[in-house]
Amino acid sequence: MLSLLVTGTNGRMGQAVLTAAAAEPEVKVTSTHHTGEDIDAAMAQATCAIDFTVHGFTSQLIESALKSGTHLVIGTTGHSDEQRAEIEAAAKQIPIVYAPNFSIGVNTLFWLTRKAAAILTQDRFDIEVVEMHHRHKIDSPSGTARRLLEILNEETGTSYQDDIAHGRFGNIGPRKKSEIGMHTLRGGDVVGDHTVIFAADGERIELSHKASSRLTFASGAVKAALWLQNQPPGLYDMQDVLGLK
Ligand SMILES: NC(=O)C1=CN([C@@H]2O[C@H](COP(=O)(O)OP(=O)(O)OC[C@H]3O[C@@H](n4cnc5c(N)ncnc54)[C@H](OP(=O)(O)O)[C@@H]3O)[C@@H](O)[C@H]2O)C=CC1
Ligand SMILES: O=C(O)C1=N[C@H](C(=O)O)C[C@H](O)C1
Repeated sequence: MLSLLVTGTNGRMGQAVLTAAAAEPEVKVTSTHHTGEDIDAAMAQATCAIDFTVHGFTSQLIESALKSGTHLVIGTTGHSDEQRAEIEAAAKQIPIVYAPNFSIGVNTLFWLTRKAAAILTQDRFDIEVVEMHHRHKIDSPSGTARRLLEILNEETGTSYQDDIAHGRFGNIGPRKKSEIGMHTLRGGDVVGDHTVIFAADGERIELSHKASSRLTFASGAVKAALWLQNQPPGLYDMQDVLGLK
């Protein structure tokens, strides 16, 4: 039986994780954590913590997990480079799954995007990424879109800092060949849509994923927590959990 700490249980994802954990006979939620509470006692009761909160809480989460050796599944997005480095450093001591998206569909989209980018080279195909989420989302681009861009950067030899065009406005001139466009839409109750567009003269390919339930992400996170039980310290993502690498 895996004992689980779930953080942010008043939130959209925290609620979904409680539902997903209740459906898994091998998992028991032994503690929860809410904004402003001390986390150490809750952490000490759990073999693994699942966190979908805010990026500003991640340092505290890690500090506490290192004290008790608790495994971490981090789904929170919007981290700075410094915060990402903290996660990487902690993974030298405890096993961590850190993933911007826990759905099987999106992780397949990651795989397909890499393959498509390798085939549809940037000298012929212009690449654009579009994401849409509900009106409450606080980070942009989404963690999933950022990962898609990183995959595209890796496959096309471009850089996240220098080659991503975040939206376009005004007399910007023609599109640069090395540019990858990133467009963020926000509105209503959209759970999470991501599309990668490869556009050439005379043809266009669009790879799209649309999530319609947060349980998709939550069930993936619980699966990741179970998978972590048998892993040594290290930094893993959902493609490791799903065997997609
Ligand atoms: N990786 C993935 O597959 C997915 C990732 N996400 C990410 O998960 C995160 C949460 O999304 P969502 O559930 O929609 O957000 P919500 O705003 O609905 O919930 C966030 C929760 O975080 C907790 N929280 C807020 N501030 C703090 C703080 N300072 N310290 C501790 N806890 C805090 C609160 O929980 P409480 O009220 O209980 O204190 C709050 O309810 C986002 O970063 C989002 O991008 C979302 C979906 C899928
Ligand atoms: O905030 C959300 O809701 C979501 N966030 C994740 C992200 O930033 O990629 C994943 C999902 O699309 C929903």
